[in-house]
Amino acid sequence: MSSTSPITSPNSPLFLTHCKITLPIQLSNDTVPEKVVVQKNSPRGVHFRRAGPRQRVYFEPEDVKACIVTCGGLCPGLNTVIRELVCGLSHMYNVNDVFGIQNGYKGFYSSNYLRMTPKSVNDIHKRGGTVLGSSRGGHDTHKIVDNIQDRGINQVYIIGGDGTQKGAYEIFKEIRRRGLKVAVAGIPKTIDNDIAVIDKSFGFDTAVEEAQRAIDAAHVEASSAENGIGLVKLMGRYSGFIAMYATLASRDVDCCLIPESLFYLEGEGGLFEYIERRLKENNHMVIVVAEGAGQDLIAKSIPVADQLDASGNKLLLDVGLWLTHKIKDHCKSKKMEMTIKYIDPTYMIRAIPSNASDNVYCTLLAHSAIHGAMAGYSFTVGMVNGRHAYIPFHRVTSTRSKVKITDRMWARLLSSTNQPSFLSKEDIMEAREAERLANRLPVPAGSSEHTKKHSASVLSNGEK
Ligand SMILES: Nc1ncnc2c1ncn2[C@@H]1O[C@H](COP(=O)(O)OP(=O)(O)OP(=O)(O)O)[C@@H](O)[C@H]1O
Ligand SMILES: O=P(O)(O)OC[C@H]1O[C@](O)(CO)[C@@H](O)[C@@H]1O
Ligand SMILES: [Mg+2]
Repeated sequence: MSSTSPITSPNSPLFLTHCKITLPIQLSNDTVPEKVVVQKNSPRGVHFRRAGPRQRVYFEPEDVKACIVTCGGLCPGLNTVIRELVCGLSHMYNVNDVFGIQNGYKGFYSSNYLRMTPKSVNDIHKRGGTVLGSSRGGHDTHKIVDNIQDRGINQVYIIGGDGTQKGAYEIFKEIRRRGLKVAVAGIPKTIDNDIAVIDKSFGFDTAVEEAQRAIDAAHVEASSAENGIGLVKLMGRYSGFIAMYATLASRDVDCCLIPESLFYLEGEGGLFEYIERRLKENNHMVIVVAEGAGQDLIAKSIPVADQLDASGNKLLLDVGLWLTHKIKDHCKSKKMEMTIKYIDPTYMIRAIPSNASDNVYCTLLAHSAIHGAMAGYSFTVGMVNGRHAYIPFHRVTSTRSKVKITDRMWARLLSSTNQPSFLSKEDIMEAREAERLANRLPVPAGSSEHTKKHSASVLSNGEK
């Protein structure tokens, strides 16, 4: 355990002189609120510890033995985070014992650890994928912690999505149970952007940008044909953030379908009716569909048993292909001439290197993770309302972030595409009520629930 004395000056923040670099100290009682928009008189809500260098550093640099692992699907920016962890540990804290775990969690107990130096990672941020390799499945908490213990590792940096963070939490609990002095730092990664609490996961911006190329191609194909339809499938297993943001960014999209918003094909207000109208008005249209959308509809028309991947995630049926056939069949039945081009850029949008803004984000996340681990904390790091924070594992693993179809972002999308909402008034009320209950918000004044409650309390007061 060590502490370093700060150099202070009256008009500047505290500074800490670790090793080679002078770092402004983060005051340990600074917090970041989970919610910045709150209702009058509502509770103060959850606050997280603000990330940054600490005045007291728990580990002596020469005692640190760190390791880095990447798990789950690929995402732009993985190599940037790896690079900045290795370089940041060395340049900021003079830590030089850093190892890479190969091919995800199973690499802790089934592969050799790779020694990593600033020189060996110098150029990796220019490449997509992960130089360490990744995998699904293979999380064996006991075997992993046995290996951490046997090899004397005392800082574990774990980069991955919601499943990976659950795994990190299990490792942390086992480490705590054994009383080991090991810091576990989770760095959330997933282009689906479905990790709870944090503003955005790294690689998301890059993925949305790359998706534009597929949408542009779909638009060119569609607008160059008579009654042309361009259909683009984007990633998003449970959450349609990529599809929503790619649609909003493009402005060429006429309809965006996501898992959170159930849709239907036939009848009034259905997708087919909208397609017919749009083709009549504009002679072409572009549809963006998130891979997790419409799975209930496909299951009804193609009954197949659920299949799971090695991590237990449900394998999805190809909504893009299914929708292409359904639209073709419908137009044929209506004797409508049309051309449909289906573009599936799924792996192209996640296999590329991160763009400039994601590169900066990855660097800052890696630095925040290093400062927290050096201070002896275990956490998931992330940006919360624009500030980096150390978030307890259970906060990010207990729920998943989803597009709120009653919120203003989805309303903006609907107004931008002019597509049907596929929702009745009752559906909207139900979704709002579910959201209110989930967030334990008061019944809004003027709502029928509020009026009912209010008159009930007036009545009971009157009876007294
Ligand atoms: N509940 C859990 N407990 C322990 N380990 C888990 C759990 N869920 C998943 N894991 C492990 O985490 C790793 C990654 O999980 P998964 O394949 O679900 O990807 P992910 O981290 O969610 O990333 P993404 O969904 O963005 O691709 C796997 O090795 C898996 O075994
Ligand atoms: O084919 P893989 O590698 O299992 O990854 C596919 C999944 O990974 C993700 O990108 C992230 O969870 C999903 O959108 C997608 O369903
Ligand atoms: Mg996941």
